[in-house]
Amino acid sequence: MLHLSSISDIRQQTELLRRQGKRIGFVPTMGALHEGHLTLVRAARHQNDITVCSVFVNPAQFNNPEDYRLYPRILEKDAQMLAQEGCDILFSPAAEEMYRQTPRLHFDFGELEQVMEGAHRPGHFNGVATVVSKLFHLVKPHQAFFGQKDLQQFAVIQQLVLDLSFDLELVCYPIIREEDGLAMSSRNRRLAPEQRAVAPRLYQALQLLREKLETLPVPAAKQEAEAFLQRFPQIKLEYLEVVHAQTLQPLQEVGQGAPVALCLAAFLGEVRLIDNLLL
Ligand SMILES: Nc1ncnc2c1ncn2[C@@H]1O[C@H](COP(=O)(O)OP(=O)(O)OP(=O)(O)O)[C@@H](O)[C@H]1O
Ligand SMILES: CC(C)(CO)[C@@H](O)C(=O)[O-]
Ligand code: BAL
Repeated sequence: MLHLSSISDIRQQTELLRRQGKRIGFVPTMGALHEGHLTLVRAARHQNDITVCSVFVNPAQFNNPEDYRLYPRILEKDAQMLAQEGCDILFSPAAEEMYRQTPRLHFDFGELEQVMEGAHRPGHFNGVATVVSKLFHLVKPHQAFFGQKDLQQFAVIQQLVLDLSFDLELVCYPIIREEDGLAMSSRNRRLAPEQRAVAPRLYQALQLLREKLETLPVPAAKQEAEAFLQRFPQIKLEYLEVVHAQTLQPLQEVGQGAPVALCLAAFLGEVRLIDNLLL
């Protein structure tokens, strides 16, 4: 596996590969890789000639400096795992390389970014759109792979690709979970044992909400799921929403043919986790 960290090197490599007619599959990540990421890498490999994975903890998308400082960074282990999976190129630039000056781009994703992650993490999607645009320019992928765990991020990136006419296909993969149901996430590494023990309750709350929506109106079903989570004092729910799975706007009722997503964000101590369930 080729391990590159400079913009000029990745640009040169992908230009060469494109000239050779190779299809490039790309998996952007922030590292501390787990089975969720590796599933995306396998899918990229399966459908392309060359697989590129980036590992970059993007300062521009963190609204909380402590979250950025404490984000797990285990690049050598990541590189080993990627090599084992048959990834061809790892791109892991330093922040100073990616941002030779403070980024000044301003994106407007309208109502898509006014709810959930966008509402609770000011500037987050601007930072995501900035780095993903830069990465797409550098890697020049035919296909780019993302996880459903970041459902709103995927919707924002779909909008970005349309708005900037990126010539690539976006692929969204289902959420990979631990055996007890907890959605895999790099931030799970930061959970203390007692927080890890209670973390599967988040997915259970989404499952309960799904069940309650079969018989109750949205507000009453949400109340039941919120009451369930209140039984666990380590969990501080930030939001629990029933939304349209594409527009991400809150739904007052379900069962009208619209695709539905149940989404939540919660703190366990200082660690903020998200999860969702598509109906
Ligand atoms: N459990 C999972 N199943 C499927 N895809 C996932 C999963 N976790 C992350 N991904 C996807 O992997 C890509 C890289 O995500 P990222 O590196 O932020 O990992 P992460 O585990 O989501 O970390 P965190 O949520 O702690 O930031 C994203 O497209 C994300 O949606
Ligand atoms: C897409 C991404 C790699 C951009 O930094 C990040 O938001 C992520 O890991 O989901
Ligand atoms: N996986 C989403 C990246 C973030 O939380 O910043």
